[in-house]
Amino acid sequence: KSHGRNYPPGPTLKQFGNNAIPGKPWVQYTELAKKYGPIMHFDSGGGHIVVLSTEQAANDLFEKRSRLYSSRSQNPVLDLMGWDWAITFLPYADEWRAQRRMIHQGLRLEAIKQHQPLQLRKLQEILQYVLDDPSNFAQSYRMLSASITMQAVYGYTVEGPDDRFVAIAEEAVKTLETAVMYSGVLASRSLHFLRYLPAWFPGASSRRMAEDAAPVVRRMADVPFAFVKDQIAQGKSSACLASDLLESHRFRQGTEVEEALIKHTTAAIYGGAADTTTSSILFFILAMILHPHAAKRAQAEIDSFLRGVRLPTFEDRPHLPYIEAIFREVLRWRPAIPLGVPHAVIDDDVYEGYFIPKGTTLIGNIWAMTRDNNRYPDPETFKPERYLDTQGKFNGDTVIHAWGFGRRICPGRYFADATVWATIACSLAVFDFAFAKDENGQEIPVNADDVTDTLVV
Ligand code: HEM
Repeated sequence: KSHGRNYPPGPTLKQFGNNAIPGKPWVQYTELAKKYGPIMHFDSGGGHIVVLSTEQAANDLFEKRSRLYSSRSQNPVLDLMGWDWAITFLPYADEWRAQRRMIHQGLRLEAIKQHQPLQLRKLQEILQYVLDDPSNFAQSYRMLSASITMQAVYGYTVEGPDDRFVAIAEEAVKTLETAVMYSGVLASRSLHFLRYLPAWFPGASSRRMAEDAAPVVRRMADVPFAFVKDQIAQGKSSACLASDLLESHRFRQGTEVEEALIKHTTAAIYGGAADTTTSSILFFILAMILHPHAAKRAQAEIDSFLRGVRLPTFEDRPHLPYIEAIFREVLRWRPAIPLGVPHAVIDDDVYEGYFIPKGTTLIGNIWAMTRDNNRYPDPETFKPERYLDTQGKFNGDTVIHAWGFGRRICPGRYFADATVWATIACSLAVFDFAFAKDENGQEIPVNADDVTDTLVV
């Protein structure tokens, strides 16, 4: 109890500070939840934080009370950087709703088939890059999400690893790391525990750094959008989400406000898609290197079904249960954003007898949910078989915590699902995975725990 308010249990800031060691906050929160329970509270000094560690608690609040729990905390650093237009950081209000609707138009389940030929075509190009230069595999796979997204959203064909548009977008996305460092609202993977505390007002140097980022962030939205408009003006526009939105009925008037909305929505899609998809693909490769028996079993499944005649396609998906299981296990074993993107509650609330004040930042600890021992026995082990029934068929467990929660659940999830699945299936069909060797022919070891900090992002 604090000031007569029955907040959920949790450490005091002092205890927190003493225990904080540089590391992975998602692991630390998961450990703390064993002591304090699935609804854990602490006062960061700048605001209340509640960490939800079970699917039940996340469902109860983010799904069942979504009217209250779908906002985002204010972040002055992100605002200074000029990220205040991006859907991911918008409060639960009209601007967010309008952007969400547009993304839904292009990326909802029923619309997703139209992107499949593009996804497979780009994937084949990338597999060729990997084949030509296996030592550069990470960079090639990194290009995959960028080139699929740029094509689908802007009708723009990425030229290669040094592509200008990709460089602009990547430079902007990088500024988010600075934002995390100085405020902590985002859940990035490699940053220090205490940086997750909410915004303290930035001092002079961080303010300057944030302001320097603003033109970079603006370019990310402006440059590719200008390209689409130019293509349309020249009568050369290829089908893409931006041109669909520009031409669609509701936006024909072409007012500045409507255009800005489309520009911002399309830019945010790139931001949401790039690192998350790439991380998941690189974690898949890590899993295959560490678990060659799983790779062998997957390859046997593909060979016996396709007989080496062609690459897998989306129509084959129901016939490849072990690939399905690998896909799901990768997203469980290494969810790309282990603490999701924190939600904020817009009014005072009481849950399980605990008081949750208006404005509280709520972190859905995806890492903890994917480590639920009852649901996923031996959770740290990469074990695709957990998604199969006794006959070796997919067991129908479609829950993927990695997408986040409620009305904020990742709107790109069907798109990401298709890209990551196809990459897994096609890569297994054509490659073997092994440890890299040093100059003496010795395998270079990979640490599956450290990799969260070093492999990606
Ligand atoms: C494996 C890949 C991906 C993962 C694991 C992932 C995960 C997430 C998570 C955890 C959130 C926050 C959900 C919440 O607030 O509870 C999110 C939001 C978002 N994602 Fe994804 N994502 C992935 C790929 C994509 C792709 C491919 C796109 C676009 C094509 C995308 C677009 C977005 C957007 C726009 C948001 C913000 C939604 C909002 O705030 O309302 N994501 N994603």
